[in-house]
Amino acid sequence: MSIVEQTSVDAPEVGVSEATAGDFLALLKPRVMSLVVFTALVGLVAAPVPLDPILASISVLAIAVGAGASGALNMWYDADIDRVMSRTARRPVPAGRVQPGEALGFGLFLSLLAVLTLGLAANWLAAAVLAFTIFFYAVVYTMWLKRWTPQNIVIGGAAGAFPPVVGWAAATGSLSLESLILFAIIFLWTPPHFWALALFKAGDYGRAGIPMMPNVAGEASTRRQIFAYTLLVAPIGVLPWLLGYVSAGYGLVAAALGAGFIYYAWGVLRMKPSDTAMAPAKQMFGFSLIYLFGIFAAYLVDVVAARVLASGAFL
Ligand code: HEM
Ligand SMILES: CC(C)=CCC/C(C)=C/CC/C(C)=C/COP(=O)(O)OP(=O)(O)O
Repeated sequence: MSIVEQTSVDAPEVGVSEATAGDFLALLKPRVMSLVVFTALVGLVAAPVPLDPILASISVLAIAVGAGASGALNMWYDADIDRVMSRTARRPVPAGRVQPGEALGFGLFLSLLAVLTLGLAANWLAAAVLAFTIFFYAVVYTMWLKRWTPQNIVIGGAAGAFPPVVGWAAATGSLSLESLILFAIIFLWTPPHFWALALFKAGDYGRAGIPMMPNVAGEASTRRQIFAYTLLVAPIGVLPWLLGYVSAGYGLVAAALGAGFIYYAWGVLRMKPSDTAMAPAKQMFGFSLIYLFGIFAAYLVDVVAARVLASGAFL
C-alpha cells in the first residue's frame, strides 16, 4: 500500500459525517415535539375564526419545523452533557454520527425557514412568537438556565407553553386570555412532568453537573414541589370550562385527569426512601403525558363538536 493510500485509509474520522437521514430526524426530537405540535394545533383550531385548511396545515407544519429546529439547536449545544448521560449518550452528536457544525447549521436553517414560512403564510405576530419560543428554548433555557439554576425548567418551561399561543396567533393575528390559559396549563404542568423524570434520572444529571431540582434541593423537597404544582395545574385545567370557553364535557374530563394527576403525585409524595426502583415517579412521568394529551384532546373535541352543532352539520 502506498503512503498516500495508507494515509487516506488511516485518516482520523474527526470532521467526517456518517449521518443518515434518521440521525437528522432524531435531532428534531420528534417524539417530544409531537405533543408540542398537538398543543399548537389545538390553539389554532380553538381560535374563534373560520379555519382555512391550507393555511392551518402550513402553519402547523411551520410550527413543527420550528419546534424540531429548537431541538436540534439544543442537541448541538448540549452535546457535552448528553455524552455523559445514559439516556442521551446515543444521540447523533455525542455519538459522533452528526458533526456539531452540521447540527448547528441544520437548526439555524430550519429555524429561519419555519419563522419566515409562518410569517408569510399566516402573520408576523405568530412568526414573532415562534421565533421568541425557539430563542427561549435554545438560548435562554439551554445555554443559560439549564446549567445555572434548579428553577431552570420552571422558567424555561415557558418555552414549551408557548405553542398554543403561536397556534392561536397564526389563526387570528392576535393574543387572547383563552390562549394564555392554555399557556398556563402547560407552564404549571412542566415541573411535575420533568421532575418526576429527574427523580429517577438524578444520577445522570449529577454526572453531567446539571443543577436539576433533585440534585440540588434533594428528593424529599422535589417530591413536595411536584405535589404542589400538581395541586395548581388540576384546577387551572378546569378553568376553560368555568370561563365558558368549552362545555361541561371538557370540564368533566379535565377534572378526572386532574384528580388522576393528584393521585399519582400523592404516590410520589409518599414514596419510601427504600423504593429504589422509583416506580411511583415513573408512573407519574407516564401519567403526565396522558394528562396533557388528554386535556388538549378533550379541548379539541369540544370546540370541534360545538362548531358542528352550531352549524347544524350533524343534521
Ligand atoms: C422545559 C420543559 C421540558 C423539559 C425539561 C422536558 C424534558 C423531557 C425529558 C428529559 C424527556 C425524556 C425523553 C427523552 O429523552 O426524549 C421528556 C419526554 C417527553 N416530553 Fe418533555 N420536557 C419539557 C416540556 C415538554 C412539553 C412542553 C411537552 C409537550 C407539550 C413535552 C412532551 C414530552 C413527551 C411527549 C415526552 C415523551 C417522549 C418519548 O416518548 O420518548 N415535554 N421530556
Ligand atoms: C414551537 C417551539 C419552538 C417549541 C419548543 C417547545 C419546547 C421548548 C419543548 C421543550 C421540550 C424538551 C424536550 C425539553 C427538554 O430539554 P432538555 O435539554 O432538558 O432535555 P434533554 O436532556 O432530553 O435534551
